[in-house]
Amino acid sequence: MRTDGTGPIRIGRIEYTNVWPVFHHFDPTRLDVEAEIVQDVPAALNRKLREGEIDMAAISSFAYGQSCDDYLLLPNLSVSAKERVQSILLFVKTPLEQALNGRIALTTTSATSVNLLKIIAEKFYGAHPTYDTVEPCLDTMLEQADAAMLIGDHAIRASWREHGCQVLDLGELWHRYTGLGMTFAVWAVRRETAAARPEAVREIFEALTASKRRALDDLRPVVAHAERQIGGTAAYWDAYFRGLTYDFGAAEREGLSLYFRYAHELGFLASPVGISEWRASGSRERAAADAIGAHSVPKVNL
Ligand SMILES: C=C(O[C@@H]1C=C(C(=O)O)C=C[C@H]1O)C(=O)O
Repeated sequence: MRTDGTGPIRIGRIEYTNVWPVFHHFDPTRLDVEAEIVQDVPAALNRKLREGEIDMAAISSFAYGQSCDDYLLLPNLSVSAKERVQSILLFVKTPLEQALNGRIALTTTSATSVNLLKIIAEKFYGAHPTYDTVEPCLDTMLEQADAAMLIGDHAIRASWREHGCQVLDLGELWHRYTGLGMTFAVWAVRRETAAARPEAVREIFEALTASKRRALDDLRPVVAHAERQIGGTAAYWDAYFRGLTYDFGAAEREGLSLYFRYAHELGFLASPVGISEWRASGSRERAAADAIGAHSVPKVNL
C-alpha cells in the first residue's frame, strides 16, 4: 500500500514450511483487492513490516511484541506448538552444561526463538552463555560454538543429517518448565493499513482463514508438496503439521503472554506487551488483559 492508501497490499509470507497450511490455498490473484506476496525469512519480514515495506505479514511473535503499538493481530492465526515443535532446535556438541556456560551460535533468521532460548537459559537454567548471531549453517556454526540454534527448514534439514549432537527442542523445553504451549509466529497488520483499507484486510483475512481450514481438513496436498519440495517422508510431514497449532485461542494467548512477560522482565523487550486483535468492523480492536496465571520458575541443576 502506498502512503496515500492506494496500491497493492503487500503480504509477507515466511519462506519456511511451517506456514504452508495457512498459505497453501491462498491465491492473491483471486482476490478482489490487489495484493502481492513478499516471501522471506522471519527476521527480514519483521524488519519489512516495521519499516512499512509490507502491510501485513506472518512475523515472529517477538517482533509483534516489539511493535505492538503499531500492529494488530489477525485473530486465530498463529504458528504455535503445545509441546514439541520439531523445527526450533538447539544442536549441542559439547555436554549441555559446558554449552550453557560457553558459546551458542544463533541463526540470523529468527527473533522469537533466539529470545526464547535466552529466557530458557537464564530463567530455567540460571545460565549466561555468550551468543553469536550467524548465518544458518550448522557446520560453520559449530566450528566456533558449543551449540547452534536453527529454526524452520534449516533446523529440519539439519536434524535429518548425521551431526553427532544432542538435539533439544525449544518448544518441549518451554512446555517442561511452564506447562504451557508457545506461539512462534503471528499474523500482524499495520494499524495504518487496517484503518485505511478495512475491506481489503477483511478479504485477505477471510482468504487466509479459508486456506487454513481447507488445508487442515485435508493435509494430503500440503504434505505431498512438502515431500516434493523439501524431501523427507509423508509420515514426517503429516506428523510435523499435526504437531503445530495454527489457531490463536486462550491457551496460545496464555503461553505467549508469559513469554512476553519474561522477555520484558529480562530486558529483551523495552515495554510490556498488550495483545490487540484486529476486528472485522475495522473500527474496534480487542485489547486483551494479559491473563497470566502464576507460574513458578524452577531452576534446574545440571
Ligand atoms: C515453528 C517455527 O516458527 C517460527 C519461528 C520464528 C522465530 O523464531 O522468530 C518466526 C517464525 C516462524 O518461522 C519455525 O521456524 O520452525
